[in-house]
Amino acid sequence: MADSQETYGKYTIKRFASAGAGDPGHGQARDWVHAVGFGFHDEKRSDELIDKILAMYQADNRELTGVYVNEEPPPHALHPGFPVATFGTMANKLNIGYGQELPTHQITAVTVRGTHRRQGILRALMTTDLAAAKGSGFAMAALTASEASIYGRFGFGVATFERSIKVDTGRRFRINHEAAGRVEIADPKVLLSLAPEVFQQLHSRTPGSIVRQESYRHHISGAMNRDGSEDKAIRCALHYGSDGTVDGYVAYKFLGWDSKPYTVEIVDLVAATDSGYLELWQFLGSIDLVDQGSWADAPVADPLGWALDDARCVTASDERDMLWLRVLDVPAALSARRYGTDGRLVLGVRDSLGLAEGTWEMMSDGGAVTVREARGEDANLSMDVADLGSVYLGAVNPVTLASAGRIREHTPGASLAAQHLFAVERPAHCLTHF
Ligand SMILES: CC(=O)SCCNC(=O)CCNC(=O)[C@H](O)C(C)(C)COP(=O)(O)OP(=O)(O)OC[C@H]1O[C@@H](n2cnc3c(N)ncnc32)[C@H](O)[C@@H]1OP(=O)(O)O
Repeated sequence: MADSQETYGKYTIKRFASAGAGDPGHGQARDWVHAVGFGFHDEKRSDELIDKILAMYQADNRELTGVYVNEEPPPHALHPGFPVATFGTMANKLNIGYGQELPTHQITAVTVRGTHRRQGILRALMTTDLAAAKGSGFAMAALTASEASIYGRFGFGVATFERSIKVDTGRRFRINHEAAGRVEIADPKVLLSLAPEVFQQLHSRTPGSIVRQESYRHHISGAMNRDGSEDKAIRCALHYGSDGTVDGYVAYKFLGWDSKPYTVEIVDLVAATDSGYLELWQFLGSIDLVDQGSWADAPVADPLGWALDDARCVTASDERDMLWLRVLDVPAALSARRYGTDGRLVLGVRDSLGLAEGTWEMMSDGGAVTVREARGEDANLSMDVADLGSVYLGAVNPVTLASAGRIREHTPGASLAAQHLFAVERPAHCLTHF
């Protein structure tokens, strides 16, 4: 990636790669990370921690965009090398169902300093970036949102959900499952090398999953807390399949003797098999002196409740949007997918940014998929590109979006046909926050 810069009104927008200590551009990259922390109300980080973050960004191959004021700031204000806005990108593979993966342009670390907000900086960054991503061959962009009201206008739609659960692991907790493998405690540091391998196994079978960025293995292994220190509270259990290979793990923390009921909080739970998932929960339910497990990243379609004698051991709350998708190239995105059934649909797609606008015919026939522009033909369904992102992984029902007045059905039954087509083989779930 070559560094670039352009002028936007009274600002200069610069794009550059992460840079380590001693590399050219290190000061610029360090100020960028400070600015992101400022935007998300983090405590000021030490230079040592910033350098660790930059090293992880290098491993992710991130592109950093900073927006800088051209005029000299007033006395005592932050120096002009400190960006007033940040925008980060990287690329990873998204599982789009039936074993298919789509290289996806991920957008992260979006901040605009309060004193420069609502002057169109985000709009300028986003529109330029999405067009460039399409130009580089990406059919899909993705993000996770701090607020649900920001990104629909740029064509992003909610494609997966998550929820928080509390699980009563006391006397009522009994999972109807005969263990096929085994669970053993390990030093959490083994996750530094094991976690990406095990995650890859889960990723391969989970629609909606995005390959994780470098920071994950450091955080979940306890090697590096958000403040850079070692997290000594983390524990780890590994799941071994019947052939002895590690195919799951749980990283967890005991919340202390002041937490009532006594609780272990799941930091990360990754299981590449159905039985491994239930056996890791059997393990969590067997921890002595603990009455409850909590997990903030639980799937909405969770087999746990169905495997329990008493499904009311699980209390779910805060169901929320997780992965937002933005289709950049309709024929490329639709033809990359495999569909739940054979069929033909003509979709009219509106896109205020013009990237995906058009009428498109998609046809799935015995596993072969064809997509073509159908200019001038009548659409069976018309929708905004954000709604196409929502239905793409089968987690949002087009019938529901039609009821909400978002999708218009021109052929009776077309939204139900779309639901059957877009269905995937397992409920979509994304365990990667970025
Ligand atoms: C992917 C991620 O990183 S998610 C994290 C997003 N970042 C944050 O939440 C950090 C705190 N907030 C901020 O830094 C800023 O307020 C941002 C990034 C949300 C917005 O930046 P701004 O430069 O002020 O946005 P900009 O002026 O370009 O506005 C773009 C559009 O979004 C709208 N908008 C901006 N922020 C919000 C919001 N919080 N809620 C609803 N609409 C919003 C504007 O009204 C505008 O609409 P329009 O262009 O259709 O008229």
